[in-house]
Amino acid sequence: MSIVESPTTPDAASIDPFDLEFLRDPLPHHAALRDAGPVVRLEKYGVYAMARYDEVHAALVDWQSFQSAAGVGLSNFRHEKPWRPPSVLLEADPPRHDGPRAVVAPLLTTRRLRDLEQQWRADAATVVDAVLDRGEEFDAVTDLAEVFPLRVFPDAVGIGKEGRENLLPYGDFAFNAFGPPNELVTSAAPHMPPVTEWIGRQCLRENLTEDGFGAQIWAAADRGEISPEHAPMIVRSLLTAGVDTTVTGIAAIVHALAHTPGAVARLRRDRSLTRTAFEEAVRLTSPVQTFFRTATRDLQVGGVDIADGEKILMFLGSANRDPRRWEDPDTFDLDRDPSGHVAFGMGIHQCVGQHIARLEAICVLDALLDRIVDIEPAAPEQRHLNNTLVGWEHMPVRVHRG
Ligand code: HEM
Ligand SMILES: C=Cc1ccc(C(=O)O)cc1
Repeated sequence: MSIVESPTTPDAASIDPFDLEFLRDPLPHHAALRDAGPVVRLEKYGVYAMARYDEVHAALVDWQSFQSAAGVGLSNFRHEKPWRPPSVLLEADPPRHDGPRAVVAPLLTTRRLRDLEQQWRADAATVVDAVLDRGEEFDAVTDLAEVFPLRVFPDAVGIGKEGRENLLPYGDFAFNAFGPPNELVTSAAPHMPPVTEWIGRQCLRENLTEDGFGAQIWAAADRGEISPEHAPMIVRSLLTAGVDTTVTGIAAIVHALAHTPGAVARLRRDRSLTRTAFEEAVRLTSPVQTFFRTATRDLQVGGVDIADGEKILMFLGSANRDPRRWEDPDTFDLDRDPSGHVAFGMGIHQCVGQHIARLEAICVLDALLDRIVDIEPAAPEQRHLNNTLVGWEHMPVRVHRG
């Protein structure tokens, strides 16, 4: 069976989405992939790339044809051993996925987070005050975006106080591990055993406080809603997905405000826009840029044949800037309706922690809007490179207190 190649610009098929130069500045490569066709076969890895909104959205909502259980990274669990036991959420399809999802989703709804909101708003005020007390210039990443999630989220899960410095490196490695074993993986791997061991210990019932998300997951096991061996796995999911992503989520809204003159003033005049501002920020800078799926049967997408078992790379970040779906896609536009973006995925695996992410970002954003009248870049920013996530190492900004 010949694989009919989609009409592709000569360079699109040779794109390496895990090359450090690509990761440093993905936008031109996304445009080349989108323009090359609805599906492009990437020669280096022998996988299919979908960079347009329509194809990414269609794959996300069709878990029967595009499965997660063979892994959502480059590694194909049908033939390869995963680096860690597969997630019972992210790397599972129905029916295996159903129980864990039904347990964790109700814990993380906006209604359930209301009790957290008051505390998180106070924490955000404390963190922002401490930053601004040191002056009008600061690093939005190391002084703010990395500080707030680590202050509020581990306590919400209910893990111990010791060793929390392992959370960011663990998440960074896990997101790198969705890609090929490039230097981002091989340079970190030797340091991971004690980190992975620490993460595993935090998921055990005896190491969790009785009032956090972790304890509530174990209580669901006591009620027979999930098997006991799945309880620590679900806690592990929260610790893997819930930190590095929100750091970029917060950094993304600060970045958008600093690079959009008038945005702070607009939001100070109309606080009802803060939720839209966060959604638009993660549309523009999708913290999770890519995920794979595996074809469960011989498929044809956009005229391209994809055989059963083949890996498909969905470019979420590119789909969120596809001019076929978004007008003036590269602009942060508070008058846009960003709903439908795929920064949190779509369908049965859509981010179960999105309300946590949203609440964290809104708390920080409101604390800033209460205290500043403007923000601007203070020096060039520095990207953080990861096979799956976008983010920054440093983002120097200058604020005006009014
Ligand atoms: C800005 C922050 C975040 C972004 C951009 C993000 C993005 C995503 C995306 C794209 C997916 C879909 C994965 C797929 O379709 O294969 C997902 C799933 C998931 N996220 Fe998030 N996430 C964020 C924050 C969080 C937080 C704070 C938590 C934990 C409280 C979390 C926990 C999860 C879990 C457990 C899944 C798997 C859900 C399932 O497979 O049913 N995420 N996230
Ligand atoms: C969106 C990222 C993500 C990473 C890991 C997991 C998991 O370990 O279940 C879930 C979501």
